[in-house]
Amino acid sequence: MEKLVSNWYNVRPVPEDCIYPSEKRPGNIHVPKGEVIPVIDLSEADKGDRNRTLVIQKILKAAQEFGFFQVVNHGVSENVMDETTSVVREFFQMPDESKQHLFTQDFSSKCIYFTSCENYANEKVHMWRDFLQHQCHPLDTWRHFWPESPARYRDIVGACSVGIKNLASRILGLISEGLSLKSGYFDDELSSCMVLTALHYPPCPEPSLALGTCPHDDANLITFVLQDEVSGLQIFKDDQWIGVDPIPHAFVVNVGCLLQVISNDKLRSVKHRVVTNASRFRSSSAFFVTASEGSVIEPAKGVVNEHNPAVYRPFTPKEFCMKFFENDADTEATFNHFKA
Ligand SMILES: O=C(O)CCC(=O)C(=O)O
Ligand SMILES: [Fe+2]
Repeated sequence: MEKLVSNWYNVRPVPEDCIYPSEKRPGNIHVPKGEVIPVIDLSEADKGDRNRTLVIQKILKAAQEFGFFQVVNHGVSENVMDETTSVVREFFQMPDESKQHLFTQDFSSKCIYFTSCENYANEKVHMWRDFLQHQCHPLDTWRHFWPESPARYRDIVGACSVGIKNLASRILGLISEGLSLKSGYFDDELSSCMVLTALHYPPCPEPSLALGTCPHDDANLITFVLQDEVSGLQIFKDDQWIGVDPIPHAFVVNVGCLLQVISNDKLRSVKHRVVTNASRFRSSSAFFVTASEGSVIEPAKGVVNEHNPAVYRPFTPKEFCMKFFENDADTEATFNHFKA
């Protein structure tokens, strides 16, 4: 467990294997206050057809321009959100002895406590983060693999998972309406899986050299991030990094690669990263909603026509993930492989 960042993060200088090459380094971690990621009040969608249409337009515009938006008044209880953040934090703060049985490099495990990412053994530079990862939908199938302590972990993360899965169906429903797809398009196997990666980012003595999460796109359908009050998440837009400022009780929602494909490039998966900071721990819980391994992903028939031909050929999420991994998470190369 000595690999865990939590066990050595106070060292100086920063270890060589956590220093990114100059072109990938964050340098100045403070980004200019410029564009702001759209914040969408989801309760407006229940206030009549006109308001619902406006919300759909806002979601589509944000998903096209930023690949990201934040949602407030989304129906997931504030108490469940606060408790999830606090129980996740508690998990990472428990002594090693209580978590040792979950620490593994075997990525076929049902519950994984590890550091950096799956590619640890082969990656050139390690990320400044530890994480806990497990499936969370359907709850009854996966819950018994989750940590038993803190004692309230399963109840709280269970409640949060159910809330987010419902929220995901609602947002995907609005997106399918906005794209003129048939109602329920994303239900069933296109959104039947959900994985939680709970992330713990210890402070870093040299934030300009290391990264909490290196620049990447999400390879799933759509992601919901519950971040605490410490900033660090940034997206890359128009050649610059923009901060995703923490808003109390908001979820950050981002378009994954599969949703980009299904929308035939109308909605965009956007590169993002997490910078570290010198004094504070940051924690976030990323819920990755995605399609079942064997389902077929392709530009939806409803978005393709003679003026807008399919950009991608059909493939399975399993093929996509394998290619993504093979390409060292290079999204462009992976997308190119699946071009029609
Ligand atoms: O920590 C965060 O806020 C986001 C992490 C992330 O982008 C990811 O794990 O895919
Ligand atoms: Fe991500």
